[in-house]
Amino acid sequence: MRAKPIVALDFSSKNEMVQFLQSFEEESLYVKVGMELFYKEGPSLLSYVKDCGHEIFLDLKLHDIPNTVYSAMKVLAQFEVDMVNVHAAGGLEMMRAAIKGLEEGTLAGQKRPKIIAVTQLTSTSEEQMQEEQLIDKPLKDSVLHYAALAQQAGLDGVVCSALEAREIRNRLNESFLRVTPGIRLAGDVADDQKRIVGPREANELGSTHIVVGRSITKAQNPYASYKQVNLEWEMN
Ligand SMILES: O=C(O)c1cc(=O)[nH]c(=O)n1[C@@H]1O[C@H](COP(=O)(O)O)[C@@H](O)[C@H]1O
Repeated sequence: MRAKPIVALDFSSKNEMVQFLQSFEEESLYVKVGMELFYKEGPSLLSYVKDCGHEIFLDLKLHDIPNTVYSAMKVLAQFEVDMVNVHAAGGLEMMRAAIKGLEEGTLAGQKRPKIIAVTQLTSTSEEQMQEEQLIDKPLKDSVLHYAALAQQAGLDGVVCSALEAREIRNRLNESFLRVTPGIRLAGDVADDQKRIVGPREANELGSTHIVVGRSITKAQNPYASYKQVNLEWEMN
């Protein structure tokens, strides 16, 4: 069965988030809690979201020296979320340390959260990458390289744009997750995203998960937009 679209809860407070989730009382969602909400509200917010019956991707994008990431992951493991992430640019040793921390921190009888690595942010264009990161290659090569590194480290998958999903699936194994933000419904503005794709196209291109924020959260009718995303994502 196809994974539910992951709804990015990019709100500035718990109150705003609660208001948003009220329209989804009958649904069990897969949501993403990112830095803004987590830094504002802390871990208790995660318990609230779990008690509502939703799955959680805790998106804190760790990127630091291996020992710091190891220790931080040990703490994150105790929140019993479903997925966490790091930046692949932190390197092989850092990604291995992240898994070690996660495994050691996971409470007995609990499942270790999935762990994925951000390759090149979907807000990065090829020109930006080449000029600002001094990577003298096509963006796709950089994404594929990071994906291979993440797999070598033992991670469960990567965050990339749907535009790179098919090649990752072909080069690595089918079960390696391809979690793709930068999703927009037709007619929605790109905002700060550079590599954007529609839900149906993401499905055709081989995403295993899509992450959708503003196309749902800023819509006039977020519930209707969620249903539209779901419909398109589940086509084919
Ligand atoms: O790790 C992420 O979730 C992430 C990685 C990435 O490359 N691009 C990206 O947009 N995201 C997140 O996905 C969400 C996308 O939001 P929208 O652009 O509003 O749909 C945001 O919460 C971002 O933090």
